[in-house]
Order: sequence, then C-alpha cells, then structure tokens
Amino acid sequence: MKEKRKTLVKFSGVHKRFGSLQVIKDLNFKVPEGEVVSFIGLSGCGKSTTLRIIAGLEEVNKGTVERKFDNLGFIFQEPRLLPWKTVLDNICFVLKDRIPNKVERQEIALHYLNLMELTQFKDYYPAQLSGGMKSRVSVARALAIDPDIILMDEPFSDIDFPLRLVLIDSLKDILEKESKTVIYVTHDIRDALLLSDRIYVLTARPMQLKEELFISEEVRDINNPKFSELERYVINLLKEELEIKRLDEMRVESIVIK
Ligand SMILES: Nc1ncnc2c1ncn2[C@@H]1O[C@H](COP(=O)(O)OP(=O)(O)OP(=O)(O)O)[C@@H](O)[C@H]1O
Repeated sequence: MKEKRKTLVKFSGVHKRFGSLQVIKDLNFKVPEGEVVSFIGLSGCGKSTTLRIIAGLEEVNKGTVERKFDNLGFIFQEPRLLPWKTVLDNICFVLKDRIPNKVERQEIALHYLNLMELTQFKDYYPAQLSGGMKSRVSVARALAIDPDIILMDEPFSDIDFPLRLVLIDSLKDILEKESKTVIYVTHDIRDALLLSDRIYVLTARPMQLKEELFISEEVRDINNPKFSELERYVINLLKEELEIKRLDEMRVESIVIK
C-alpha cells in the first residue's frame, strides 16, 4: 500500500480581499510533503498573494490555513540579494547560524552555485549580474538553507528557454534526491509541466481552483507527445479564463460608461 504523505500546507475555504478587491474566493488545496506543486494562472490572479499567505506575510479574511512546517525558503519575484556582498558571500551569509565552519559554508554554497551554472560568477557583485543570473543566485541560496518547504515565485521568468531547461533539469535532480517540498508559482506552462508532481490551474480573479492535474515522471519530458498534449490542454484552460476576464472587464467598463 502507498505510504500516506504528511500534508505541509492546507487551505480550506480561504478568502482574501484588498479593500473592495476580492482576490481569492473559497480556495481549497493541499501540498503533501516531498512534492513539487505548481500554481498556474493568469497574471494578476492572486498567485503571489497565495504564497505570501503561506509564508505568513498576509492575513486571510475567511477560511483556515494549516502550516505544518518549521522553516521555509522564499524565492521572491525580485531577487533580494545583499548588494555589498559577492555571490558566494550572499549564500554563505544565510548559512552562518547553521554551519559554524567557514570552509564548510563555502563548500555548500559552491555546490548550489554549480547546480545553477554560476560557479564562474562566484566573486561577482549583484550589480554585475543580469536579472536572470540574480534569480539563479536566489534559487541557489534558498536550496542551500535546506528549509522544510521552498516557495518559488517565477524564479526563471527572465531566463531564455534553452538555459531554463538546463536549470530545471538540475533543480529537478536536487529536488528528487533530497525529496524537497516546493510550491512553484508561474505562468509558464512548460516550466510547471517539467518540474511538478501536481499542478493547480487557477481561475482568473477572484481566484479559485479550476483544475488539479497529476503529472507522472513519463510526462515530465519535453519530447514525450503527452507533454505537448497536456500543454495544449492547460493553454485552453487559461484561454477560457482570459475570455471570462475580458467579458468581466467589458461589463465593468459598460457600467462605468453608463
Ligand atoms: N498589498 C496589496 N494591496 C492591494 N492590492 C494588492 C496587494 N497585493 C496584491 N494586490 C492585488 O491583488 C491582485 C493579485 O496580485 P498577485 O501579485 O497575487 O497576482 P499574481 O497572480 O502573482 O500576478 P503576476 O503573475 O502578474 O505576478 C492584483 O490585482 C494586485 O493588484
């Protein structure tokens, strides 16, 4: 019998408003330990808000949020690196409390920089890096901390697709080997299909779950015809949501014009 995994995050009937703007409406989902779970939805639907709620940075207006983890790593949409420290030192800095030995800290940092194809830039300062390189440093930093759960908010959006494939491959390897739990937010369907065990497709705002998809190892391969089939399927789900959003906007405009 398959071992039942512990649930690290569970949303039950969650609602979130900013003033009069209802962003999340009756959202229900769970994130089991050891899974990579992606959230795919249109821009502005409420994905980052959901991550911020999981991280305890936002309160909800209604519903319950269960969090069964002690520490988390948060990779924000904009990489938050210390500008006065080199790439290597940015990572060593966050390891200070856990790893007292400096050489050991550097070894861990270099291991994750290598995975993100950044070894040759270890002595650069953040201002000398491109946007995509900074994002990769923030991914390496979150992995190095070894948290119970990692929240990733579109970390690869500034990176061209061929390099993204290489990085996603490295990331997949390490996530599998170390059985990490990850919540990955993106509007790139291919990233989500390549990385995830489970995908939550979201509706346009107010955000709800539109569909839950389980992705097998076999499908997580860009050369598998089932990959393209599933990609088209998700594109169509999002197109439906775009239509609904447009109709809603037209309705609001016509009310304003009246
Ligand atoms: N602190 C806030 N105050 C007011 N409105 C907010 C706040 N944070 C987010 N919003 C609004 O909530 C909605 C959802 O924002 P959010 O950043 O969660 O979307 P998203 O799905 O992550 O978008 P994207 O994919 O473009 O990053 C947006 O309309 C945004 O303007």
